[in-house]
Amino acid sequence: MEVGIIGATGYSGLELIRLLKNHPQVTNIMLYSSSQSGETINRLYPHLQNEQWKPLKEIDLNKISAEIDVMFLATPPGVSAEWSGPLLEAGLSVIDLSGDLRLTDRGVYEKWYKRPSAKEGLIEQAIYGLSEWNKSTIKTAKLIANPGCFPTAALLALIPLIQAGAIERDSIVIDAKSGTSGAGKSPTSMTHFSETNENFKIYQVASHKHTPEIEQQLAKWGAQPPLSFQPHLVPMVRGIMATIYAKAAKPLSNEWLTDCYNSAYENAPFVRIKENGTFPATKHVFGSNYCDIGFCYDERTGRVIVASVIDNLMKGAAGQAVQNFNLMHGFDETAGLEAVPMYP
Ligand SMILES: NC(=O)C1=CN([C@@H]2O[C@H](COP(=O)(O)OP(=O)(O)OC[C@H]3O[C@@H](n4cnc5c(N)ncnc54)[C@H](OP(=O)(O)O)[C@@H]3O)[C@@H](O)[C@H]2O)C=CC1
Ligand SMILES: CC(=O)N[C@@H](CCC(=O)OP(=O)(O)O)C(=O)O
Repeated sequence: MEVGIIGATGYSGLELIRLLKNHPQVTNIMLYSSSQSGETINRLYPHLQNEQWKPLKEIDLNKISAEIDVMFLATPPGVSAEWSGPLLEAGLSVIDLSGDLRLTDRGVYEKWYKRPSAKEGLIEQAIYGLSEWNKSTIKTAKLIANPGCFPTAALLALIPLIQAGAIERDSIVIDAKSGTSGAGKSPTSMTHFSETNENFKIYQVASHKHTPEIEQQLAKWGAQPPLSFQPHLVPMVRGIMATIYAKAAKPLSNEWLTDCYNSAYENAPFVRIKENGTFPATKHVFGSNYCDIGFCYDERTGRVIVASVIDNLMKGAAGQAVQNFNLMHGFDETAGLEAVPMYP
């Protein structure tokens, strides 16, 4: 299968290159750039030095449709709103890593992203690509809205509890931390070394765009918005931890929680449930497509505490995009994603 990446020179695009290069069913990868066509990716990024790459191509719809079958869009907000429609009309499947097509209500998108939403009709065609929970619709999809990094960590932890009626549906607090690669390759006053090293910051207080995405998805399982979602920036490059607190709807136990999570994810190759009251750390999933989940019922407060970790560039972006690519095309769900985490 021949695939393309728009945004190949960004952090998620580079991660897609790393994964698709080793994918058994991918025969050709075309790289497109809006700003550096003619350059070669291995000159821009020396870690790819030994690979043979054709020059980055300009984004020309007439040529693209003859070159590839599937396009990954690893681009900032606004790009897939513009390009997904024409790419679909040209007969390609599209996997969009941005947030452009995740929110079904255009007004909600415009409020939280502070920019015009994609055209009516396009969003309706997009399937939300949370691989573990939307498998049957992903399998027949032509257009995937790949979930955000924080929503992936939060939803995988929360859906089993909500589905089982285990928590008060209006009591959810998601306290999340991310490494700096979540902000992409362009340095800013928020992310540059002097600002992040030996520092720990709260940001976008009560206003992060992933809040409505998490609320929209959890509402499908019966949760009641609003919920509290709060991100923080920590001095590491990769990784997300979402620590989640919710009031139990009935007396629970750690054994009950273990059964609940194990049965929800018994057929999920990338979700690993922690045992015996142990908890995950971001290094347990570094460079891999795993989401590790640990939990505890705090009898004293009647709250459930869940910790969910992912690598933001993998399960939070490129890894889940490849998992969805596999599901869409009937490939083994783990194809190209078998690497175990790097440690330490
Ligand atoms: N980083 C992360 O952990 C995650 C990111 N995402 C989402 O994935 C998308 C990409 O993120 P990330 O890789 O971090 O971003 P980066 O900023 O690292 O890279 C984005 C790339 O998009 C390309 N681009 C910029 N403007 C345009 C344009 N107008 N038209 C076409 N291409 C353009 C650029 O490549 P060029 O100049 O060569 O065209 C650039 O390299 C974003 O929407 C992000 O929110 C989702 C989950 C996690
Ligand atoms: C550390 C950091 O800045 N992380 C980014 C991650 C969000 C992201 O990648 O957003 P979409 O996938 O929804 O576009 C942020 O908080 O905005």
